[in-house]
Amino acid sequence: MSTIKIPVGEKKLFKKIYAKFWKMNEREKIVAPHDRIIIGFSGGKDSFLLVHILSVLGKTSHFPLDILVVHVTNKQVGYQLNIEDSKALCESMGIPFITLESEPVSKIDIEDADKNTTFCLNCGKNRRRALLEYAKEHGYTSIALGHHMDDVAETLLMNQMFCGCIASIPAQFTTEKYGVKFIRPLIEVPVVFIQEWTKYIKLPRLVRCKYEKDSMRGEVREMLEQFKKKHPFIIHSIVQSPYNVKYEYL
Ligand SMILES: Nc1ncnc2c1ncn2[C@@H]1O[C@H](COP(=O)(O)OP(=O)(O)OP(=O)(O)O)[C@@H](O)[C@H]1O
Repeated sequence: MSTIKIPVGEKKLFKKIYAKFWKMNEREKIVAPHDRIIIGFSGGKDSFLLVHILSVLGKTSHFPLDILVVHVTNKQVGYQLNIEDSKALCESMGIPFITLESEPVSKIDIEDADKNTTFCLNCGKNRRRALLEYAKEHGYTSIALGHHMDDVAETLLMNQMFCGCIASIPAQFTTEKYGVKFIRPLIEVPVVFIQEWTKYIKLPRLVRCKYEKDSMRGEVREMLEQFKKKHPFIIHSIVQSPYNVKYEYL
């Protein structure tokens, strides 16, 4: 895969996306100069944008960063990434790329896969553990994930609908056990911007997880997609809701 050429129109859009990241970082301080960051790379559009944003930031003289891109494999779920293309893509941005293998999900959870819950949760947990262990062992301070604004809305709704609580995914969160921080630089970027920006970019070939569409997240995502067609503002509205609690009506 040759070095990526980003079309001019996309450069403008990238500036807009970057400004959203920068503004959020000014407020939340999730990334600081000299941080050592692992980027969790699935191979999809969000991961790719994340690599691009942090590579641009790390190249500015006042914000040196030590970045490593990591893809975690799991043979059970059938997602497959073209490793060579991904490596070439990251290296074209001046960032090293490695893969790690996650622990398999236990047999009981595989049997439970039809119920769509335990398997996905455990697969995600094992993936995060693989990233955390590597980060701790090699002295990385943070793990960056490509969740965006629509993921925040999705998670908020999922928790309300299936768990009876109000919780989502924060911009940063430090794990007590590992002392490593998860960061989400795209948390204030709506997915439509990412879809638009990656429309013209040839991403590495990726076979997605076979359980992805059937998960609860998949169901909530589909529902939101339907609503968004008619009411594009609902994502902003959902994301704002925890900051606007009307206690007198609870
Ligand atoms: N196999 C993996 N290895 C490393 N990190 C991963 C992997 N899968 C997901 N991640 C990280 O977790 C984030 C959220 O995962 P999720 O499966 O929800 O991806 P997504 O929303 O489809 O994003 P993407 O467009 O990057 O695939 C990704 O953006 C990425 O940072």
